[in-house]
Amino acid sequence: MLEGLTDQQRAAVVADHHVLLTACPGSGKTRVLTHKVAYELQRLTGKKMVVALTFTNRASDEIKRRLDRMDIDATKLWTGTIHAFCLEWILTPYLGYLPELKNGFVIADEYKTEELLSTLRAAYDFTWDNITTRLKPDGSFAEQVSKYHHFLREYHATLKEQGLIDFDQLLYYAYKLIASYPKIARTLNNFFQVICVDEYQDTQELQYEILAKIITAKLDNTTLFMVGDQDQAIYGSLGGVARSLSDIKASFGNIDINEMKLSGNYRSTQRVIDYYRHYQTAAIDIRSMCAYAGQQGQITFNETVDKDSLAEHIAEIISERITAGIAEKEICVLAPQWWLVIPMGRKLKQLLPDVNFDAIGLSPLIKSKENIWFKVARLFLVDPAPNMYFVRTRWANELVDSLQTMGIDIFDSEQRKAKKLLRVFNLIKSDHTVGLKYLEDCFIQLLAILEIDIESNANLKQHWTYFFVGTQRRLDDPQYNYATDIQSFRRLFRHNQGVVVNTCHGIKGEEFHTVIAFGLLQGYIPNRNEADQVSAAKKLLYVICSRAKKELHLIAESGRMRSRNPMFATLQLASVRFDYDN
Ligand SMILES: Nc1ncnc2c1ncn2[C@@H]1O[C@H](COP(=O)(O)OP(=O)(O)OP(=O)(O)O)[C@@H](O)[C@H]1O
Repeated sequence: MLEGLTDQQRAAVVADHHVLLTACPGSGKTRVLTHKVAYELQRLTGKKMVVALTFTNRASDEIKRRLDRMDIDATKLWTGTIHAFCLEWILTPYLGYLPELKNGFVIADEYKTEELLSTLRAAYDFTWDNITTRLKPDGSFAEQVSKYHHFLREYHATLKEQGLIDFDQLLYYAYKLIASYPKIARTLNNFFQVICVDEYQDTQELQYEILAKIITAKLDNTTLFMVGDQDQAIYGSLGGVARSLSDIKASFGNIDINEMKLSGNYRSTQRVIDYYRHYQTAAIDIRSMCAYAGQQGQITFNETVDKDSLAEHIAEIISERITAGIAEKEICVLAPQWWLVIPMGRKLKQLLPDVNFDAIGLSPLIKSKENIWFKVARLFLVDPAPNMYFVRTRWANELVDSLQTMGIDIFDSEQRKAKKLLRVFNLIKSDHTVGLKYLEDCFIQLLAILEIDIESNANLKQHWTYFFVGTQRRLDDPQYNYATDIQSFRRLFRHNQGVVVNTCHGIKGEEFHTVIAFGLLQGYIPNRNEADQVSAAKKLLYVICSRAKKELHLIAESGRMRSRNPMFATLQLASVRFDYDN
């Protein structure tokens, strides 16, 4: 299992103390983290488990896929985002202790919170104001400008009225529980052999506090393994705090944490590295160790393409790269803001109908992966093909666990529940051709076979309403123009296939042969909320450019306006002197 790792990487994997592993992009931090998980899984004894906290759901899916490929039994692994962790391990099991939530709740996904916030913003005339919805450990607003507090109180009241909580409240309630009831932290500490944290530099204050409670509940029991890179801290505007080693030690009750390093880059050509080093905030030399280190590749910078012909321009680059033999999933189109990305994904799909896309916003299904009906839907929408066997088994296991946390124990106490459940899924058929009708029909059949009475489980019913009402609302929204047929629904779930179209935050930690980044404009990068504008711009450009293995196409399109003024390339990008290929 330790094969294919460098000495430095191997030392980190086998370390049996708390570790903070910091290193440059492409140096193998995620690879080390995956091997660490595999290594610890094989050493587990008793009922202990391994936890791997990732920044995105995509990243945790990738860890699971890599373990599948390494043929590692991952049943004792829990991996997901910190929000999902708090939900599953703290909020759901200890809900009874919180009078605010004990009657059940549904997590509002990003679409829903965005919808609520934009309606309220309009009512308050705050449409363009940057207001944070984060909460501090004591439950007060992290937002420092007091004129926004009334707005935030109304936002919380609206969520409450609809039986919802947002991601910030989820963290806060989890913290409140773990801080008020020490036995929760002790129980989790007993359960977990090691907690691995990817991208530690973007961890929020509340997240550090929650982890600290678990790690310090009983010393020398649960090991902390954090990996990241301070230069890639891009969540400042959303509360991420890239703490130094001494600050991290202090947050964890001054436990001993060893700092370990990796050197070399196994992802990019030296030319790509030399380019993105312009955006480093600490001058660290990075050497490419790839077999293709010396290749020229392509690095372009375009400031002239107009926003109205931008999609055609990007479609052309994609077609050329595919014709040159680059796999679709090795091409990534990204931008700093999700509202730039969603219409781009749609336009590219129209312009290149034969190309597969893995783009955010192409799916009308509610975005909350925590919604139990989302978990059911994906099992109905992905065919039981042999290459999907591991993935579907994992999904079925997750579903069994989620049902259990809702108090529903299927197939009594029998073993191999996931396998039995998959057999039930494979039996169910529907003739409906409209996607949402098809799902509803299948869900009803599933409930009948499993003998689950949805009317007697308020939480299950709440999730159902949220799933169908939310999805229908999006299907009805003319600005999206979603296809409603079942075949289109199925296409949305073709996992991990096609050209990726996403935000820079959504693909953190990933890598692609070709990266095409647009919207690199002053005003979008850096985000207005960032305290240190120069460093925030550099870090975002650093993250974007370091995703590329060989090709980088940077675009600061013309024709976009802000406050009636034309927008121009981000200053830190415009000021770089480089021998571009255009
Ligand atoms: N020892 C190694 N030998 C060969 N390839 C390696 C080695 N270590 C890492 N790689 C490869 O280098 C690439 C980058 O690794 P990885 O994604 O783990 O880097 P990272 O440090 O997490 O990067 P980032 O900070 O940008 O997320 C991957 O394709 C990985 O498989």
